[in-house]
Amino acid sequence: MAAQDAVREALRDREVAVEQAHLDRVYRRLEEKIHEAEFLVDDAEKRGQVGTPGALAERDAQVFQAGVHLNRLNSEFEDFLFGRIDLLRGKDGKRGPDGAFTATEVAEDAIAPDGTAGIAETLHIGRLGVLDADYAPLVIDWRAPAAAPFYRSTPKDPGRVVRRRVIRSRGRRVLGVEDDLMRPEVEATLDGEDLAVVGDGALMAALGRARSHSMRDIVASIQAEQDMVIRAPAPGVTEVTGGPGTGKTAVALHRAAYLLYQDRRRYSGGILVVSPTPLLVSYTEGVLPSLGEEGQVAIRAVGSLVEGAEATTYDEPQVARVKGSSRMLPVLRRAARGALELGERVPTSLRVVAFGARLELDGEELAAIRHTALGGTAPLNLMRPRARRLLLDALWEKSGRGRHLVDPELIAEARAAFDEDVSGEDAFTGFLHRWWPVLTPRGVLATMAEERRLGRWARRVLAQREVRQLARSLRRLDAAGQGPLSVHDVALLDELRILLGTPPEPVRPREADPLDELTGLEEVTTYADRMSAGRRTRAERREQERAEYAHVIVDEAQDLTPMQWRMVARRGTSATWTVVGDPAQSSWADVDEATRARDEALGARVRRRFELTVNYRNPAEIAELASKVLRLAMPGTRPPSAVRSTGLVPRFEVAGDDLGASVRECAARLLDEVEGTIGVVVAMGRRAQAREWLTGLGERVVPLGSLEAKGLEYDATVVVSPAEIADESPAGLRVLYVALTRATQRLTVVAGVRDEPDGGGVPDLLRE
Ligand SMILES: Nc1ncnc2c1ncn2[C@@H]1O[C@H](COP(=O)(O)OP(=O)(O)OP(=O)(O)O)[C@@H](O)[C@H]1O
Repeated sequence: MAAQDAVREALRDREVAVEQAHLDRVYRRLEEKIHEAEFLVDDAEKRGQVGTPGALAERDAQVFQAGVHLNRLNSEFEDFLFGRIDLLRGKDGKRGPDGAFTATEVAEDAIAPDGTAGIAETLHIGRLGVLDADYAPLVIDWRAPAAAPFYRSTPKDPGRVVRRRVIRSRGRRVLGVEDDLMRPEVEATLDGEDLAVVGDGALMAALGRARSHSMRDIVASIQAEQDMVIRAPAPGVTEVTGGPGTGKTAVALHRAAYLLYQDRRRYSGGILVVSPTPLLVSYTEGVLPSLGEEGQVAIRAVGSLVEGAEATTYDEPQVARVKGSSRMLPVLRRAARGALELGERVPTSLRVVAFGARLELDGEELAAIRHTALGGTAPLNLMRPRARRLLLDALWEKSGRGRHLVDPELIAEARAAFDEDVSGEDAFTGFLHRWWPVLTPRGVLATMAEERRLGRWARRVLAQREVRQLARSLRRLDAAGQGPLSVHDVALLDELRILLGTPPEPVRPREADPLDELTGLEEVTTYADRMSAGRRTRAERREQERAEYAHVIVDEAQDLTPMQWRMVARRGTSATWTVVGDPAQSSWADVDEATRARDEALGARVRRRFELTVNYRNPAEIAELASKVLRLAMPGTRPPSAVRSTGLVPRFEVAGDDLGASVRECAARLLDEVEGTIGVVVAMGRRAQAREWLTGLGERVVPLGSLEAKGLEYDATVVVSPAEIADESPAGLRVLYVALTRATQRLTVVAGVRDEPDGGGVPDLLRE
């Protein structure tokens, strides 16, 4: 046995040395490229901005490329090079732009009748493509077509791949290699030697690692079914479903990086990733920079999609259900119009002096004018000029000045002078300001906090009880609508923004940029801009100003309410879409209503559907427990199959009189049992309490409300009182399913009184 181990170790060391030699070559080449880039940047600085615009633009484009390269190369990638495939000879001898052979099928005579074959091509896969001085590929970018077999090849359908190798490195040092043999039946040789096979597969090694507070990229171990989604063609809608832990979020983010690689020009229009919570945003934010992509992808929580509105609170389930429903549409429409007539300061008559004569419009006349002005579909703030015009018409009529004139030119002149005279008067402008005020979304939302008024606006749409709850929830806001917003308020604000319209702002002149014409890339400005520290803030500002994106990715799409679908749809009216989700994890009660809203948002775009079927997060023991809840929550739904098992069955604890103490004890114990993070999931109503229970346990322990746990994962989780979580909302069982599927290693369930635990502490809901 020992001798066998020694042989294996020697083989491993030899193969690590082989990869180290390659990595050294890659770094030597990168250094050369860095020197070239530095030289270009230096040279450009010395020469300053002299030359014709055309020459400047050309030089700028070169320096830009060099600068981008430099930045990316200098940012230390932990595993710049992570993969390798050894391939049989293909059907034809054609090479693609990355220098690799393009054939996917094996040449008929590549394998000799006795089963032996020579490796015809070896490709190394990494985060960026690198060519050697003779344009031969040293590293293939993971997104390039030539890299696809690294992800797609399986023993069942190997293509040209004989051996797939994952290379683990840190900085410039290769630490290890893990091989998968795709064609075990072929006796392959490389440079006359047998092809070595090392380790027991890279995926398991990746899955077993401890979790931190941020997600890692999966670029070295993307699986074939995931790769199909990542590289799916862009047009229309790519819809992905899959159970917990199947990699939907990971795949969505890698797809963003792939789309940028594949068509940077198009997607420089921006990619928006909509995420359910700020926690999930910060958990996933690091993935794209680790793939060398940032700046063009905005990851936003659904409660932060409207500029200047950052949701900090959650509504109670029954209020959330009202606010998210499309029944809010007529209510908001009426509220927007109704808000025009609110307040003690709305004048009931208009008195002005025109050319020395006193003119007056009384309440009735004003009401009629308002009625006419409102007879259109334009946003309210944009109807203001029309209302002003109608007021002037009425005053002109009253003044009688046009009556004894016949010549149309004279009438027009007199009218223009009249309008100028009246509208210059403080009495008129002051009146207009109060009678047709510029409304803000927040201001209108705040007016809905008054129950009687809201009741009027919501007549025949909302029940009295719903009106009461909705009005009460909006009392967090002051009269101007300032105050803490809930996640669901934000979609209402966005709807009001459209109903009210933004009064036109003066147009800001845009900076002249010769490169815009040359490359069509908006982010490329002048050399000085690009290399200056101000570049990032400019990019950020531009991104904030962006109202529309070229591609929209919706994560946890099952949770979007109808009102949220409308809000997201506005940001991608001409975008292509990727929508990922799992109906079984939906925390939204009215599934049919949400489906209709989603169909409306996605419109007639072509849809491409994919399903992910393997759970990479939960060990089989945890997945099995969770599937009991799945059966209750969504009978008939097949859970994804867990890819590994740890032998650690979930633990059940019955809380004593002091629930907090029991939970704290469980969390403390887990601190010794796992290396990484511990999530403690409680019902939303217990969030504040949970924070107190866990104070002092350190950063590795995170208290979470059940809705906040969406999309996240921890080495270990404590799920506190399943019954409380399930009873908290109409979608409670699905929310519980989410809570039970967050752990990568260990799960402890703490049962409270409501859980009716059996002798083994197993809550009623989790028994067969
Ligand atoms: N091919 C892979 N190689 C290594 N790890 C993977 C792979 N696919 C997924 N994972 C890991 O599995 C975990 C779950 O992935 P992810 O969060 O993307 O799943 P999800 O489908 O979005 O889950 P949920 O629906 O529960 O939010 C993550 O830790 C991810 O890194």
